Amino acid sequence: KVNTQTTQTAQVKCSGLQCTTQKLIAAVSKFTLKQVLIGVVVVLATIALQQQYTINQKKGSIPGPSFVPPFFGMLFQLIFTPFSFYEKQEKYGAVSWTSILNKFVLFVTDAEINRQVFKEENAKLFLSLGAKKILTEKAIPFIEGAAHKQLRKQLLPLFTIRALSSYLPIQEKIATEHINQWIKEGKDINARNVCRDLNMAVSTGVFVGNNTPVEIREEIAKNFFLMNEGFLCLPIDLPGTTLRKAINARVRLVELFTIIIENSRKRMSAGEECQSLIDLWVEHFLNCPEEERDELSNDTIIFTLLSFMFASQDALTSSLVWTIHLMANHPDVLARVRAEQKALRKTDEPLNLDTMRQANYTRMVVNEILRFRPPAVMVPHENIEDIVIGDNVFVPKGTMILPSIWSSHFQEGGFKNPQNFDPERFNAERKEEITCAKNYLVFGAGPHFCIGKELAKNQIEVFLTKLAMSAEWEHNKTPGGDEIIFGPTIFPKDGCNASIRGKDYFKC
Ligand code: HEM
Repeated sequence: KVNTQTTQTAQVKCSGLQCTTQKLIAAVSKFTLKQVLIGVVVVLATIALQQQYTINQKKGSIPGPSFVPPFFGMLFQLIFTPFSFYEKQEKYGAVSWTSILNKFVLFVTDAEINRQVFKEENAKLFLSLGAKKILTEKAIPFIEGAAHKQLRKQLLPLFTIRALSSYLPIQEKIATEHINQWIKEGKDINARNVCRDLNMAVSTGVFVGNNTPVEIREEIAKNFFLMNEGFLCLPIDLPGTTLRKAINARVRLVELFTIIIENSRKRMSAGEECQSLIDLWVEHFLNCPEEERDELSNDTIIFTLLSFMFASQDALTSSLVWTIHLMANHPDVLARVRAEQKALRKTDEPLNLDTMRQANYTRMVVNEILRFRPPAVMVPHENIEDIVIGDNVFVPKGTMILPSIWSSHFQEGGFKNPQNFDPERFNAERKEEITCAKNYLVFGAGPHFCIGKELAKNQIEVFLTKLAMSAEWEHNKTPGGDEIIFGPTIFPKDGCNASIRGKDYFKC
């Protein structure tokens, strides 16, 4: 009787979640531990069977693994042994299925079908849940349709020959300072660490200008790295979590960019010279006849800049690391880059787009680095409607599709001997950039095609040229260090350790 009274009092006092929890505890406490455990096993087994049933319905006749672990699916294989996961998946054919975190996933290896996915209107870029919370829906990868087209058009003046030429001195100056510093310190370098910092400094320099005080540029870098950590963490937004820290870092970046943009608006209105990508954008806006002018809000500039940083930082760092790695392991190729530079430039005069365009071999090497080690090996998409891809493969709405850039670059029947690092494939005779154009997917395809492609290639070329002509280096291999890992772009597992010394190759 007393027990009944207590329960009734508790029922009156508790409310909402608290009440439900109390009821649950009261209900469970009626059973023995053994009975509870059996209950849990039965519930989990039922969910697993239900998942298996749903997957069987969705996969139809699409080939794929004979067994996928319930709940997590192939998540751990994809994270910890990505390339063996890739190899297994490739063996199933052009389109195969798998499951990750109970999400039905299609893995596409065929270059043509990959292009089709990139171009498919009803398949949207699927970035991490954290990315959307951090960058917000105002970031360009999340914008679609007419608004997206309009924004892409607005961004074109930032990537013209004139614009790219104006970024070159910034790219060259900062890359040179960093390389000189590595040489001066005389210590072995970990390429992944030093290239990450070099690249951040170059990108910030290009976006906000060298005239922005160095402390502010360093604060941008610090907050960007905090923000970057949030992209791949658990999507839990609570005080102290990585995601919350990343969101706070974005808020700080918005404040910093607001000050820089206001400053740029004043300087450009006063007719001062452009010093950065922001200046160019503001100047173009001010020079546009009023009737053709799109609105240019601070928000548009800020969220585009955040997207640029997000899209470029890890990808470019990956390419610079592979530049150090591949050149150390292909001394014949590096020697030809040096010979070409010396023949073309005689002294270490500042680089310009004209001489860079004449440096055919150096550009071929850059293209081959990007083909052989594409930083983003796959770009996840999700279809918002039922679609059909490839040879009549039905893809139910809500499927995650993984177009594999890696597989397209190494596909049989595409590039010749794809497993060889061979810049000559892009020479005037072989022209694989034309004959195998459909396989070259490093910058994606379709409406979200990488807008920073030329800027990125210039950055890799400037880095390769400066490093090749001012230093020599050896790759200090470590056991297993060359294994490729996701981070989320690809890197050698040990980050590539190298011993570097200064050497002026213009004088050799
Ligand atoms: C080696 C360096 C880079 C690689 C490999 C790379 C690769 C890619 C890829 C694969 C995509 C998705 C394309 C698609 O869905 O079709 C993309 C999109 C994008 N990239 Fe890059 N990227 C690089 C550097 C840069 C740089 C330096 C910028 C700076 C401006 C940049 C800005 C963007 C933007 C803004 C998007 C999204 C475009 C949109 O949504 O319309 N990327 N990139």
